[in-house]
Amino acid sequence: MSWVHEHRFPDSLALAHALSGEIKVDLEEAIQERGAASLVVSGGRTPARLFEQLRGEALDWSKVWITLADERWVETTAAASNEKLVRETLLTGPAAAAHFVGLKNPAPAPEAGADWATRALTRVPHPFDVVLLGMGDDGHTASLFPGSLALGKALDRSVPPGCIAINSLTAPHARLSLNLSALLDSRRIILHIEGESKWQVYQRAKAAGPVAELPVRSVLHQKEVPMDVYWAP
Ligand SMILES: O=C1O[C@H](COP(=O)(O)O)[C@@H](O)[C@H](O)[C@H]1O
Repeated sequence: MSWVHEHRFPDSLALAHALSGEIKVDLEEAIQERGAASLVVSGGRTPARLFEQLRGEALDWSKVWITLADERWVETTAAASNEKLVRETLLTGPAAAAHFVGLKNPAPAPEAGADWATRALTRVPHPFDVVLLGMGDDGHTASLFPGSLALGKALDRSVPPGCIAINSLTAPHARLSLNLSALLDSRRIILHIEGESKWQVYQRAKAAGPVAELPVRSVLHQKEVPMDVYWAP
């Protein structure tokens, strides 16, 4: 997998500084070349420190569009909401001027919500300039979970880019996730992982094997979009 560039750091603060600077450069170039930039971010616990660094970068944030790779089907004020994390840790200070398109919406259920979110995503300039993904210890990325009934459809490249309703067999909450076609409708994908156990899962995912077992393989083993992996202990 020589097309995947690995970046290892001594700690998460060093990683946050380096990755924040890297994303800033990509967004800046996009604004210069196309007048606007787009950034897809993930939720969970890992990206908070990075977001706190990124929000202070000197950028014309009013030209940046931000959306989510996935969302839990909970109120956007709930502790589990990825939107809440992004609003509280990224969309403050200078970055508050960015345009944010959340995935959670007023639809009565996730399936209808996925259609709503797919329509909302069309407002975000694409191909996305940067897609920032996380990974769980079970090898899920975005909300593409091993064992999910909707995983086959989510990974099917004949399905147009969009959002899908998906459940995990192990993690709480119904989810919305960008499908693989949407994640790959991008100029660059960055996998941001921290901790020794995730490094071990990543090593397994780098080896050939079923994507359904470790869905992160769907982005690691593709050759359409340049891919970087950022890791700190
Ligand atoms: O549930 C999720 O998990 C992954 C990984 O989260 P982390 O807490 O282990 O960093 C995350 O990338 C995804 O956005 C989130 O919904």
